[in-house]
Amino acid sequence: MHSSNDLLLEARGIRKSYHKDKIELPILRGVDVGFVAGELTALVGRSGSGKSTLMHLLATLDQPDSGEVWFDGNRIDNQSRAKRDQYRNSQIGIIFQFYHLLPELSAIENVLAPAMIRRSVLGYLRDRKQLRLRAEAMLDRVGLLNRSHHQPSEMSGGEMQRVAIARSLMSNPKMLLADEPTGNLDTETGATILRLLRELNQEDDLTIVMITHDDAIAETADRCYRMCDGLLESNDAIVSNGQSGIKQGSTKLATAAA
Ligand SMILES: Nc1ncnc2c1ncn2[C@@H]1O[C@H](COP(=O)(O)OP(=O)(O)OP(=O)(O)O)[C@@H](O)[C@H]1O
Repeated sequence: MHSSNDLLLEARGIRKSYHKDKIELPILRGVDVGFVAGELTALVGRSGSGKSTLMHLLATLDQPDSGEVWFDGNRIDNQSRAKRDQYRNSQIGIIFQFYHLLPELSAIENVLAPAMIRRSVLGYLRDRKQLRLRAEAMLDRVGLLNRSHHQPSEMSGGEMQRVAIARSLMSNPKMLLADEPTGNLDTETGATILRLLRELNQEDDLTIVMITHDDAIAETADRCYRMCDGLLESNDAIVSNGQSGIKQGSTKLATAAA
């Protein structure tokens, strides 16, 4: 069990600008946010407001201009590249709107690919039986074991997203970062993916942060943050699986530090 103060991932005072033609474009202007272990949190905000930028920083795919990222009690943004890679490869799973599957590989090969890349050839050969069993188990977890040998072109969008989810689970991560996981799917298929994410959250104790454009989806989250003008506002009215009202014991985690 987790308490509401049990933050698995935290961003403190995050600032990030992009530069174009010597002009500075401030995107994140001092974001403070904490993600509670065991919760499914939605991140909403208009297009271009910086949601993906924040997620990239949380995943250490990019570095903030200033501010800190903490995971499970350790500061991670200032670690060496190797340490950040290790964090990304072992503690978190990432899924994207457009799945990012390799088109020439089958479902099971896609699930295995990151584990193969991370190992030396010898290491892969040594572990391959175990890895394959794990990949099969993950495909089974998302209900797609019978599609193991299908290529992405032979699968629907929802099936491709499930393969991407299976791939993200390979390293047994504590947390899943999902950037518009239903953004490319029809409502019904999107609902199936959401149910799967909720199942992983509740049954496998996976903490989830999910970017979405869809307020109806955000309302199903335990907690919702809205990105606005480079800052994050918490919306404590949208909590607890769509039941409106202030969640018992919830703390306002996002502060707007300009
Ligand atoms: N590499 C880059 N160089 C310059 N500007 C960038 C770069 N990446 C993103 N931006 C700009 O930063 C802003 C925030 O982008 P970001 O993708 O984080 O927004 P978002 O809220 O996720 O949008 P969407 O909901 O449309 O995906 C946008 O205005 C975008 O054009």
